[in-house]
Amino acid sequence: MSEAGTADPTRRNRIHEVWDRRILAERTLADDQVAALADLAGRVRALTDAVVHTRVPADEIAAVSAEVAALTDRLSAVRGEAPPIGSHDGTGRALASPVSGPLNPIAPPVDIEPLPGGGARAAFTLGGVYEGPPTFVHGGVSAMILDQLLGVAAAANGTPGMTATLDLRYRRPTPYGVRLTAEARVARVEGRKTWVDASIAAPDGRTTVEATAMFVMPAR
Ligand SMILES: CCCCCCCCCC(=O)SCCNC(=O)CCNC(=O)[C@H](O)C(C)(C)COP(=O)(O)OP(=O)(O)OC[C@H]1O[C@@H](n2cnc3c(N)ncnc32)[C@H](O)[C@@H]1OP(=O)(O)O
Repeated sequence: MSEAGTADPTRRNRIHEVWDRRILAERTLADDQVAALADLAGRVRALTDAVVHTRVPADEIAAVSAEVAALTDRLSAVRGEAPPIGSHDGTGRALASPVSGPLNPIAPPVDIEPLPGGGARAAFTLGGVYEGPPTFVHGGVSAMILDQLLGVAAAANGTPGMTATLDLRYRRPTPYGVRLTAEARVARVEGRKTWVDASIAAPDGRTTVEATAMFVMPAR
């Protein structure tokens, strides 16, 4: 494509529209694929949990490992260039989000509900797969969940953006294997910047982690 060919902004916009449609088409799955992959992702989550907790002998681990390699080959027979995109159920939950994506086996997944007027809440239970200090959730996992929750709240406020800053205050260790709750609320908006506060609470209602993030809507 020549420089002269893209100098015309109308033509450039048309080229981008064609590319956007191609990328979207390549990353969009059929409904039956989404349902089947959600089921598969759940089973892979269970497999991951079994991997970190198993105590079977080494030869049995090796046999399972060979079977998993064969399954990976079968799935890789037809590969997309990137993960699928799109909203799963209208809640802003991206299909392959590493935090809330039902199709992503590394996502817990956390079910995040956007709240009108710039908020979001979530309830979730993390397993031993997410252990950091013994019997407690890894701090980076809490940060990841809060980043997503804060981002959904900013989007629910009509002021989405990229995370520019994320401040965390770890007040108490976060337990796993129990139901945790989290909430986020937009604190203020200035131009392209949105500040959001959030926290995670243990079942006794006590806050374990607090976070504040600033989201910036990119200039471009
Ligand atoms: C429903 C969907 C929900 C989805 C939820 C998703 C949640 C997950 C979100 C993420 O994980 S995002 C990935 C992690 N973040 C990034 O990778 C961001 C990388 N940085 C950038 O892309 C850009 O630096 C950024 C968009 C943040 C800003 O670029 P711009 O070129 O638009 O900003 P610019 O430099 O014009 O600055 C605008 C203002 O913001 C300020 N600013 C920008 N970046 C900042 C920063 N990092 N810290 C503090 N201030 C910052 C900057 O000083 C300035 O302030 P003033 O207007 O007062 O002068």
